[in-house]
Amino acid sequence: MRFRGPPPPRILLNNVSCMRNAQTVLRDINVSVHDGAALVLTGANGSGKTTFLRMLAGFSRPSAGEILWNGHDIASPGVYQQYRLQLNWLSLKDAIKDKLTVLENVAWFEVLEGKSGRALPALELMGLGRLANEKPRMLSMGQRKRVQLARLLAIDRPIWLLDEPSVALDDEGVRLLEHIIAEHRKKGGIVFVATHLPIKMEDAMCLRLPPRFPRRKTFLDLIR
Ligand SMILES: Nc1ncnc2c1ncn2[C@@H]1O[C@H](COP(=O)(O)OP(=O)(O)OP(=O)(O)O)[C@@H](O)[C@H]1O
Repeated sequence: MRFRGPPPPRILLNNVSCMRNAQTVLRDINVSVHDGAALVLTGANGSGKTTFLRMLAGFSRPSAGEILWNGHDIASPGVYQQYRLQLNWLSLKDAIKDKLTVLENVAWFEVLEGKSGRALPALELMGLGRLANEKPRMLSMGQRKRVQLARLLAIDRPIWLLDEPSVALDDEGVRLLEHIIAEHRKKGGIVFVATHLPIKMEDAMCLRLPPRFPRRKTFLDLIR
């Protein structure tokens, strides 16, 4: 009689290191991520959080180790084509086009995905329904971030890579962010979040990246 073991992780980082500018930024990272899981990346400025997300997105290659998706190295050409269609990337650059309306700025991503009908409900959930037909110059910083979150919902891919998703959001915006992350995970979605600000996520794994250089005295130490 054969016993089934636990399912293999959806994403596995196996002794991964990453160099930037000829210097090692990330060293020997090992992480297993299953469906429905969340990994929160924290650490000082420059510790490598964005680098970690870029590597998961396939924009930077590990200098050592491997990143496996469903047991396959994401760097393999055939695998990467499929893997990248699983990813939804929210970065500090919002890629909002000034000439399009707020709604078109979400719907445009949806059309690229071959989907339709999700953009307006997503904007409404983010509290931007009444601004849907306005130009983005009408938007505040926090509202622009909400447009990015609406895109996550409209595109609806399983693996979310979120770089500082709560920056500029008010309290209600952060609660909405926490809500959509929780709902996404309930459906089996995976969430990676790089953040300096606390975001409530049940049973999230946390990886605190060490500072890259020995700490030097800063202006704050001098005035204390
Ligand atoms: N394009 C680049 N070329 C070379 N080195 C880079 C590049 N971008 C970032 N780095 C270096 O990689 C290191 C990690 O940067 P990264 O942006 O991943 O840090 P972070 O933890 O996201 O920082 P922050 O909290 O400030 O957003 C930094 O020391 C930075 O100088």
